[in-house]
Amino acid sequence: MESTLKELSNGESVLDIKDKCGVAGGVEDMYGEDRATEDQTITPWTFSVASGYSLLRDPHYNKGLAFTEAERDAHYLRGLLPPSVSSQQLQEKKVMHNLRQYQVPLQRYMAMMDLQERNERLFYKLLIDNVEELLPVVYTPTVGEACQKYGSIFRRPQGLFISLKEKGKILEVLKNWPEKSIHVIVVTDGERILGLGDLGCQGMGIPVGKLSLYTALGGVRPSVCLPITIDVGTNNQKLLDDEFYIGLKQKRATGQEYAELLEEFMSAVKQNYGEKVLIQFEDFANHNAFELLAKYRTTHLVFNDDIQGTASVVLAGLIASLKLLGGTLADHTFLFLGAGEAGTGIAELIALEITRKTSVPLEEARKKIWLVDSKGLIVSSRVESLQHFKKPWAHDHEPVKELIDAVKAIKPTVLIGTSGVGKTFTKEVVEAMASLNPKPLIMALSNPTSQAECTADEAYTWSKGHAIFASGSPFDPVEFEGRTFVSGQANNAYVFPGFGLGIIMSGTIRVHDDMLLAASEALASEVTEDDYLKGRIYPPFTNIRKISAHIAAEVAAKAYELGLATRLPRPSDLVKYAESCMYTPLYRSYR
Ligand SMILES: O=C([O-])CC(=O)C(=O)O
Ligand SMILES: [Mg+2]
Repeated sequence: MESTLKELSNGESVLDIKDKCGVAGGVEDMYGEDRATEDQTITPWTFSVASGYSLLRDPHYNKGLAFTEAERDAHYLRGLLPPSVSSQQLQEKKVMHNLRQYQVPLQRYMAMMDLQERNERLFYKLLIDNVEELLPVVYTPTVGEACQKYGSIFRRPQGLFISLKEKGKILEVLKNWPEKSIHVIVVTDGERILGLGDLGCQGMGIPVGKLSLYTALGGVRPSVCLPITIDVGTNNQKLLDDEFYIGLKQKRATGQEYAELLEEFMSAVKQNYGEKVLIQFEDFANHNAFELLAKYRTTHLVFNDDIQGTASVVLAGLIASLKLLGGTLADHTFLFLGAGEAGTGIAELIALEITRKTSVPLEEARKKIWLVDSKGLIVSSRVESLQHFKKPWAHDHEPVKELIDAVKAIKPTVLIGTSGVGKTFTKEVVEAMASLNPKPLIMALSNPTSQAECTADEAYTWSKGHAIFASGSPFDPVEFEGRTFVSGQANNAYVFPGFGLGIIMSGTIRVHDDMLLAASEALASEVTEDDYLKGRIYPPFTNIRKISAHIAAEVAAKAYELGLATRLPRPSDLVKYAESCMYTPLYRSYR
């Protein structure tokens, strides 16, 4: 002891160190941890079994004041908590009360993230029981603002960051994650966060938010969910100039360098977690999104939420809307503003559904679907210069530059906004839709709310109450001429949680488009007469866990039918089985 205090292993004396840092370690600083200077190494000791103080700080197991008297005795918690014992219900009431005190949405977001990091089960209990209220907090629109300001509000890291610095070491990085068994990864490279553009490393809010919905809406256990952000730099100059930016301060790597990092990532994931881990691509820019999906869909269990998830949800709304509009999908004419991931993904799935329901070939089915991009209507004279994912939509027509002129020329029954650019469904556009159709179907899908093509209020007012409206981000009900209109939220959150659950519970090894159609049909069948009366073509989120179980069952059924499910024998009642697989956030008793 004497010698430890006086002379450290590197030969420096305590006095030397005192000179350097101005403090000594104090009494009982046995391992020299406190008196070590910055250039000396120490061992970060910890205990492997959570009990006492560390139990209170482990978000998976912490119950705060809800630890019972017996648990406080058995787990060394005496004195570490005040005497009061509270129920989970009372904790929920308190936290909801506190959250509602915050006027600023971002403060609610931060409070929710703190709760997730402090007491995971309470976080999910709140989210499940108050889904309509809290979805806009942990998800769109607030998550968008959170990503924009992620560096400034950063407290504790969530998820796994894989940057160019980790090239050649991605497998080791995966092993640093505390959970060994992973079933779903949501990964972004931050290049197209919602309709907000390139937010680089700060896109992490998206995988974190999406996976919290996997658990809350789809019942996938939080421990098997892994949020990942791949940081290859950012082209957002504002972030590069921001002293609080948390990512690599360099321009985006592209081409081979990008492809190699992603290849290493995809292989490492498969090597570490096996064949049956679902990888959800989220908010990649168009070119990478299509390329990655095409490249990995035959070798990995991958799903692009912005292309396929959005498509499945929108198709569900369209199928449901037929009850209000009459006819079949093939009787309608669709016009899109935006020909990126969501636009072309939805268009392709509509065409596929038409071919499955009629004898119309795919080429013919596509002809009822028109897309407008930043250069105007996509027509055959533009085909040479079009990106490959737009080419199938280049139909014969003279060039049209503006959306309003495209509406007048094409006379769509359905108008869908997927451009990521807000305020583009102008009064003139909505009025034109209303003059062409007794019930124009208008979907303003871009997120967050600031990027919505029009608001619910605008859609109902400008169409004089005739529009059927749905949007990607939520809008409050609208009063118009004595009637209350409740719009639906056409957001991929309706599908991916149940879709993922269906894949996981059946051990499915590849995603097939027919599973997306199955999910659409399942979701559409959940819309009730009451919803239709209010003008909505999506069910409320309040019943989402029941809906997710139903979607999971239909997706799994399709996977078994296609021979892609590996969990055998097939459970006879897939809905019951899905429900039995779902995580519930009630506290467990500790022995
Ligand atoms: O996150 C959302 O709300 C929907 C979505 O995938 C996107 O807009 O990219
Ligand atoms: Mg997205």
